[in-house]
Amino acid sequence: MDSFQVLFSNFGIFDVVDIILVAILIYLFYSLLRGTIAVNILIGYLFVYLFYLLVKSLQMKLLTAFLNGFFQVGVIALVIVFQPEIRKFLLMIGKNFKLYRNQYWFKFFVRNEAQKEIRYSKLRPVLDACKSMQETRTGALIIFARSYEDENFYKNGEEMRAVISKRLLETIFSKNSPLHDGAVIIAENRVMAAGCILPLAENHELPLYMGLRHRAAVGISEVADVAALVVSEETGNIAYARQGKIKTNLDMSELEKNLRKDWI
Ligand SMILES: Nc1ncnc2c1ncn2[C@@H]1O[C@H](COP(=O)(O)OP(=O)(O)OP(=O)(O)O)[C@@H](O)[C@H]1O
Repeated sequence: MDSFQVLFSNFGIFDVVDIILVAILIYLFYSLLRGTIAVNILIGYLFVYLFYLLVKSLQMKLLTAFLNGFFQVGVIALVIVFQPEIRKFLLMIGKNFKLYRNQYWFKFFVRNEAQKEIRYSKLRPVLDACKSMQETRTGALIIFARSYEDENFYKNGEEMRAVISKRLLETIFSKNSPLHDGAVIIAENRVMAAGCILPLAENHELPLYMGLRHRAAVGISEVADVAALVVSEETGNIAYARQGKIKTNLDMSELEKNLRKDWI
């Protein structure tokens, strides 16, 4: 009982906060890894760590030194292996920061209202193009990014830097166009590129009916701070992916609402 009291005599409110924060961090990281192959790597790593603790407690010096070296390099290896998850994790923190964006003081200090007006004017032709492609069952995948230069995930298509227009988008995605396969990237108020091949989603919980176009939309939204819009060639339905989550069957006003919230 005495040792119990000694142990908890220095235990203060900050220790409680400390434990809660670590628990939240572990939970958030776990929810990012859940359902991905990275979980297997983490479990393997934990087993090796338990083995390390065992040989250390048995005072097996050579093996302890060997495993110690492995863990020192292992931290760097883990950062490399979990690079996409760490990126997603930081994006998630950024997303929560985004909650403050609608508050008056944030807009006053951080957001440029003039830029917002320009972006809003660029949204109209995209929405009109989506409506028309929905009617004609033309498959489309459009990515809305804040910046084109900072990302490498989609810089593999045909660079265009063209003014956004309904007819341009319809032309790109029309079946006879050489650029209709892949995604269009809209950034910096321009159609920056077309025919881009995107990373596919790692999320195994996506319904089976979702093909590659939808998986590419979810995939890019998992790894980059973008919104992805899909017009289904099969059904004409509109889907919208953001931060690894996809909303399906949106009507035009819901699509506009989402884009205004995330992109403008
Ligand atoms: N990695 C990728 N990046 C960008 N676009 C892709 C990628 N993979 C496939 N696509 C696009 O998706 C098209 C194939 O779509 P698929 O039919 O598999 O998807 P879907 O999700 O079922 O969509 P739809 O409802 O339109 O058929 C390809 O022709 C290509 O344009």
